[in-house]
Amino acid sequence: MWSLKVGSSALASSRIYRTKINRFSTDLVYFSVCTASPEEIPVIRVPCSIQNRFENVKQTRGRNNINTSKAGKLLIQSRNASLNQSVGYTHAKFDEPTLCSKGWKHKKSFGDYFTVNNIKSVAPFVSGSGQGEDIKKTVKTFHKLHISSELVETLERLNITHPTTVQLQTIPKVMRGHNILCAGETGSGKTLSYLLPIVHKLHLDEEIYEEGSHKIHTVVVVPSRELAEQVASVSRSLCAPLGKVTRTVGGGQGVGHIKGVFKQGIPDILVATPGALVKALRRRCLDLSHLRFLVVDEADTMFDPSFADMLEDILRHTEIARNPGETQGPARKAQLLVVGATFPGGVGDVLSRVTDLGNMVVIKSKMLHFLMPHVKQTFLKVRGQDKVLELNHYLKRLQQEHGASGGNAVLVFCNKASTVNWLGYSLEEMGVPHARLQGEMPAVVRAGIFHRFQKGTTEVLLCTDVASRGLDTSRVRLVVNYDFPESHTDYIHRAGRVGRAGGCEGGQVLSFVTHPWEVDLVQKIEMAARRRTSLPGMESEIREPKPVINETQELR
Ligand SMILES: Nc1ncnc2c1ncn2[C@@H]1O[C@H](COP(=O)(O)OP(=O)(O)OP(=O)(O)O)[C@@H](O)[C@H]1O
Repeated sequence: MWSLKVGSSALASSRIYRTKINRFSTDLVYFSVCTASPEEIPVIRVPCSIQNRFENVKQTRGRNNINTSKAGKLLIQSRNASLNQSVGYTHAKFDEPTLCSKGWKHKKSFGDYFTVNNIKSVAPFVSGSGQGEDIKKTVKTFHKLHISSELVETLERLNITHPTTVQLQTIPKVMRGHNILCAGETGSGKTLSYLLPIVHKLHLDEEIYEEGSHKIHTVVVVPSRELAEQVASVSRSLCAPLGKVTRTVGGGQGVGHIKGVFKQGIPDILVATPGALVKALRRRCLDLSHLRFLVVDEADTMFDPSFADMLEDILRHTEIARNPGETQGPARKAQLLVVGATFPGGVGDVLSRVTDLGNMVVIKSKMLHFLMPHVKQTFLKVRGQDKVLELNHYLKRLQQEHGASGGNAVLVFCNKASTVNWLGYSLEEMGVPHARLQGEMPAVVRAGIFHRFQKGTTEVLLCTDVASRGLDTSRVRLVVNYDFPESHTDYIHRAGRVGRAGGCEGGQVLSFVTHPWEVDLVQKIEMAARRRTSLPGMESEIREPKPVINETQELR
């Protein structure tokens, strides 16, 4: 191997040397060494093109040296087999994993794809799987959570026998009167985790507290009419055997409708969208002075700027307990339960104005903001004009694989209402039966579409993100991101329509990736999948609430 000693006597006498350096064992590279006079330190000039080549060679070699694929199941399966990654492979801290989506901003990458395989058959939030195992040993059934036997029987009729991990953690805390911030994965059964203890406590305390019986005791605020109907239907099934009444009020139906709902009598549990609830409060149809539970579901949407003012208005009408002690006795105040699968920043700021954040219990799932390990997720780089054909192809394949036996429900997400309409016309021409759901539809048209989809009247639903939050889609087998979601939060919520507790197994997500800005998001998702970390930009979004500093403390 040739070596070069800069400034050595061998070089000192020379004007220009051409020398051969064997930088890498096989690559021979020429470069020039120039000295003005024998005394001066020689300057070595390496052309940029050669420097770049060295770098490329170095990177390629580095990459090839790391064999991320071993025998056994693959976590990442790529079109380029050298980029596959086994389930058993763990990247070292400073390893830079090579991504399948690395070159996806280049037009030559159209047609490329990779899959993040499901490495578990059961969701982590089902008790007894992975992280829930320890808890399951001690608490197994709803009986052990001290839920009344009438409610447990109702659950058993619904085929729900074991609490999920989020239910195991949340129910006892709500029973004890704490204000709760509950962050659990999509589909982990958060609705029951707040409804069960609420209905139980309403039932139990009925005999003790008679006063204020004509006033509302529980309000659940959710961001959409469809979600309000869904939560109300779960509540009705729990309340019916106990003779309690649940009603809903949703936006877009006018004040007359809202007044009509309350003329029938004050329900025990009201499920409302924020707009309708604010209208009801302003028209004095409703009095929250005896409220015992205020639930804010789908917190990320509810604390979003579009709803934040309404939410603050609602919170101003409510006296929230500052600690569990204040939820007891005749002068009791309301318990606040904030629930979601993702949380935006600033939740703490809003809540600190109405309650003592130091006394609020934060329940956070271990796998929050991780890709779901029990759902197969495929990313396909595809030209915009080819997306319809690809979609048609996948729908047909699903039909062939599962036949007419049912359970082929597909949710297709678009970013805009206009895309939903346009795609609908295209699928119509291809003879694909489907339904459409988007926020620009009039309330009357929208009402019932999702419900019919849940019941199985339609197998394919084209929708915007209006269907991505909270809606229970247990029969959905495939989620298609026809347009790639605009944020990781949206990806988590859309993907969360499959792999739900009690839902059909083998759910999959297919995402079409077209534009360069989408590639950035995909690369971060792939990196998180390879490193097995949570999705970036979301880790800090749930902060432990800071204790409120009162004025005297502040002065000191
Ligand atoms: N303990 C349980 N065992 C079996 N199935 C359950 C259990 N708890 C809830 N489920 C079912 O799981 C499904 C999802 O529940 P739910 O809609 O409450 O999830 P979620 O956590 O609120 O989801 P999202 O984040 O999407 O709002 C529902 O069909 C519900 O009936």
